[in-house]
Amino acid sequence: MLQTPTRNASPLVSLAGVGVRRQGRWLVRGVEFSIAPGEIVTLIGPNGSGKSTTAKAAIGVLKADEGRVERKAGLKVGYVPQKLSIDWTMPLTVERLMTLTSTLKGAEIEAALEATGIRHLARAEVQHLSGGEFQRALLARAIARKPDLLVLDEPVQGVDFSGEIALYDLIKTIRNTTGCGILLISHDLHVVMAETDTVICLNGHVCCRGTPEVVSQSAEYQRLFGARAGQTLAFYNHDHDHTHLPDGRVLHADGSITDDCRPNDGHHTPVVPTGRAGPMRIVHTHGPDCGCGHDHGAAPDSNGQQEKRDA
Ligand SMILES: Nc1ncnc2c1ncn2[C@@H]1O[C@H](COP(=O)(O)OP(=O)(O)OP(=O)(O)O)[C@@H](O)[C@H]1O
Repeated sequence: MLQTPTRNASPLVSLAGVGVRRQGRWLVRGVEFSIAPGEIVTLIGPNGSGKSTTAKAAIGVLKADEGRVERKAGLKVGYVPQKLSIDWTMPLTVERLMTLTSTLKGAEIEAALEATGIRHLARAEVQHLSGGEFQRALLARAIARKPDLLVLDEPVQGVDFSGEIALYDLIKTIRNTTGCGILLISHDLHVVMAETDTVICLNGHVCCRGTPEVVSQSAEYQRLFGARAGQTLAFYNHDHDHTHLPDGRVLHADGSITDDCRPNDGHHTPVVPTGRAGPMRIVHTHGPDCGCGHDHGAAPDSNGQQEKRDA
C-alpha cells in the first residue's frame, strides 16, 4: 500500500537547536528538523560538514551538548552506518551479516532479503558482493526488525549510476510499503533522491533547506540520463544567504562577518521548514494587504519607508 508522509502524526524524531561539541570545537550547531512517519529527509553537505554527527545525534548514538532531541517512545531505528568494522579476512555470509548485531528469525531474514532483491545471495560471502549488492545486504539488515525510522548514511557509496537509481527505487519502495520515516545522508551537493520531502544542507550549521526540484522538469537531464533517472533523482537548488570564508568565518548577506552561523543570530531571513509542497522561504514585499501577519500600521521609518522586503 502506498504510504505518504503523515504530517499530522507526531514526529518520529525532532531536533531543536542541536549542537554537538567535541575536543573544544562545535562539530554542528543550531540544527533543527523533524521526521514524520513516511517522510524522507536528506542531509547534504561537503565532507566533514557534520552530516553523520547530526544523524547520530538524532538517533541517540551521540549525545547532543546543547538543544533538544526528542524521539517517539519506543522508536525502532534501522541504521546503516557509513563505515562498518568488518574483519574482511574472515569468511562471512550475508545471512550471518544479518544476525551480527541482533537476533532474527529465519523468516525475518528471508523476508528482508526478498524485499531487497538478494534472497539468492543469502549464502554468498559478503567479501564477494558487488557494491550494489553489499548496500542491499546492509539495507536488508536495517529493515529486518521493521524499524519506524531508517537512517542511511551514504547508501549509494561504491555504486554506479544505474545501481544508484535502482537503490533509490528500492528505498522508495521500502518507504511506500512500510511507511517508515527515512533520514538519508548524501555528499552529492546537487542531486538527491526525487522523493525527498526536505533537503537540509549542512556546513557545521544548517546553511539552507528546501524541497528538491523534480528533475523531470529538466529536458536536458532527461536527454542525458533517460526518463527513469528523472523519476528517481532531483536537483537541489541551494539558497544560501551567507558565504563560508576560507578561515572558517561566515560572511552574511548584510555584509557582517561572524565566527559562526546560527539560525537566530539576526543575520538570516526567515526560513519556513515545511515539506515538499510548501514554500521554504518567505519572499514578498510587506504592505497593508499582504496578509503576512506583521503589523504594518506603524509610522513610516526614518527613511520614509513603510514597506519592507523579506529575503
Ligand atoms: N568524536 C569526534 N571528536 C572530534 N571530532 C570529531 C568526532 N567525530 C567527528 N569529528 C569531526 O567532526 C566533523 C564532522 O564529521 P562528520 O563525520 O559528522 O562529517 P560528515 O559531514 O558526515 O563527513 P563525510 O561526508 O566526510 O562523511 C569532522 O571534521 C570530523 O573530523
